[in-house]
Amino acid sequence: MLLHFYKMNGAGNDFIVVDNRDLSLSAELDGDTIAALCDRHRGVGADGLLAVEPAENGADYKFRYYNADGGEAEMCGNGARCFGRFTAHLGEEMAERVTFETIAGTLAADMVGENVRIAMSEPKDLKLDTGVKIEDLEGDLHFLNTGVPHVVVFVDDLDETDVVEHGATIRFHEAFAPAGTNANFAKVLEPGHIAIRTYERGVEDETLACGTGMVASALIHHLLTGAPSPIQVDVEGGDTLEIGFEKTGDQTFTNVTLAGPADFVFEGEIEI
Ligand SMILES: N[C@@H](CCC[C@H](N)C(=O)O)C(=O)O
Repeated sequence: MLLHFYKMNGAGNDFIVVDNRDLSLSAELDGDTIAALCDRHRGVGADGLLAVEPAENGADYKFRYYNADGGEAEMCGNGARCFGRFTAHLGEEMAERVTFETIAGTLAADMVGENVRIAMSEPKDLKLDTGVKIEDLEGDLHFLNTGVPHVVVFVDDLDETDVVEHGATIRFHEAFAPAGTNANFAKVLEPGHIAIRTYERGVEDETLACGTGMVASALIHHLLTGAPSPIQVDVEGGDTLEIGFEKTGDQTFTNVTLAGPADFVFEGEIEI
């Protein structure tokens, strides 16, 4: 069959987007097909695939996200902004806000000029200093699930950090099995402003940006230094995104938001 798709990116994290509101694509979009579509040499090429499906519990849509390896993930922050921008255009008039069900909970996307701001689910499973040590990597490994699992390590020299080697070691470390984890390497530029690089589970490589990783890194930066909301995060793709939050306790958060770009690139058709 011929698949109609859209290509979008959020801060350089790139996605194939398909409209599956009538569920006619569900049988076709198996893990192997998604991995073939995301292949950068033989397919469209992307870090993941987003599918728009009908909501089941009262939101506007259901959000499905698949990593480049074809496996489904609970959430994707940059993908959520692209999903928000895409679905905002599906009605007769452009919507200012859309809501969607993800495995990590129901989220909202607000169109804010050029940017999309996501109201994220409440982070969970925080562990400051997990005690896990990685050879040749200085710095404590902190853990936070911001929809998907993340390790955050603060380093002195982000450019010199071997993100792929250390990232893969952390991603497959037995301490985070069986789900595994994404791995973020962060540097404080000034209080309230950090830069990060991320190794993504399911892509098994460094990506140009990771939204849930930015949120995890910003919240851990706050917990370690007291830097107030909002926190600015620079990513490898060259953008700076903004993370907002409110505290509900010493180590608990609510009203966590992620604001940044979500851009259409092209649309096309491909035989699957
Ligand atoms: N790029 C994403 C995260 C996508 C899911 C992740 N690779 C996982 O499997 O946990 C983001 O922007 O948050």
